[in-house]
Amino acid sequence: MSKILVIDIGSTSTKLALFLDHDALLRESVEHAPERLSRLHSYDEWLKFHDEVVTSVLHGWLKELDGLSLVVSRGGLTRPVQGGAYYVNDAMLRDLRSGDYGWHPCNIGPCIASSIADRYGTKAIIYDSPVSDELIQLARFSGLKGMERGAAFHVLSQKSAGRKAARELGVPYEQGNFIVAHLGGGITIGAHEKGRIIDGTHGLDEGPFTPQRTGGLPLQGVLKLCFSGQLTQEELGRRLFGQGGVHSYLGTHDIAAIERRADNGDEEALVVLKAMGYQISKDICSMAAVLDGRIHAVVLTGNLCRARTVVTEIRNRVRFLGQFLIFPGEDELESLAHAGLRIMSPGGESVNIYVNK
Ligand SMILES: Nc1ncnc2c1ncn2[C@@H]1O[C@H](COP(=O)(O)OP(=O)(O)OP(=O)(O)O)[C@@H](O)[C@H]1O
Ligand SMILES: CCCC(=O)O
Repeated sequence: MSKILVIDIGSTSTKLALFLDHDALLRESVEHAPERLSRLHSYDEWLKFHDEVVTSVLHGWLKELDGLSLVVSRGGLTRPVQGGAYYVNDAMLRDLRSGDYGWHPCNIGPCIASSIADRYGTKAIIYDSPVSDELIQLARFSGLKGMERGAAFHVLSQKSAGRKAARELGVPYEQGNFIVAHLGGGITIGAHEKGRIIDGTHGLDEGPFTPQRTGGLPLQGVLKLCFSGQLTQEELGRRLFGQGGVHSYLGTHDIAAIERRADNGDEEALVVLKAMGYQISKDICSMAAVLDGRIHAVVLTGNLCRARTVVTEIRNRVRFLGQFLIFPGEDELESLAHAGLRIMSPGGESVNIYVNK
């Protein structure tokens, strides 16, 4: 029997589970208060914060962790890689810590996974990294020579939702075309063609505004902000990626609370939620062009799918595209655990070695 610990550090939460083969024996999801996250600055501060969260959860699981076989973490922002499994090694940890390929709280997960694996005398891996790059050539053009577009998506969540939609429609995922939007603290929207994400909105650089991030912005405004002399690069990064989007308009990324405000007649709260749905809809429609209009379904997933106002706005605007499926929440923990199982099975999936550029 395989005992696999799974770690998924997202932008607003830390999720953990201990799997015995296919089944989750223990599971915990810890939501983080926006005010707490806004006090974290350096990689080490983020690491200390998440390490304490993970340690306190695992403290209650000590007996069950005995005989741990493998630790599987969601990957972080490294150089582009292929899909599938990679060992967490020093080269990967160096790139995640440096932030050379971008900063996201998921950069912390592999580091914590690696130290737990060391403690239990086993290995740590990541699977289907957010920077798994399957983009087609045309998708790589940004419009400025020397600045190439890249992949940074909720790959695990999007592919798992794409597979669920395919099952529901009776189409093999590897033969279908789907537009999949992961709606969470971050939002990414991918064009899935025959099992590959051939284009999509980059989680940090582009796309709709999210509970915490600005998404794409008017360029002239950004230029002015950069050279205003009022903000350091770190402060600007924080404003765009941690305190942007809904947070910048309403001072919080707690969307359930904002929906309650909207339900109680707060017009400002309502219009911000609708505007987020409006922007998501525009990017969903742009992926229809990527797929030449040949789509089996538009699929929504992630915890933000529980926001009725946002989902209604999207449904009304994109339903002309055809089938519209919603899978609230995400299956990232299951996807990681099942990948670990495939790797541990005799003659199973192989694990790649990450190397620096
Ligand atoms: N019941 C709910 N109603 C409305 N919104 C909700 C609900 N539950 C969670 N959310 C919102 O969903 C978002 C978090 O989604 P999710 O847990 O999928 O993201 P995450 O894993 O923290 O971040 P990411 O995966 O983007 O890095 C938050 O903005 C939260 O306010
Ligand atoms: C970087 C991919 C994940 C996210 O956008 O949150």
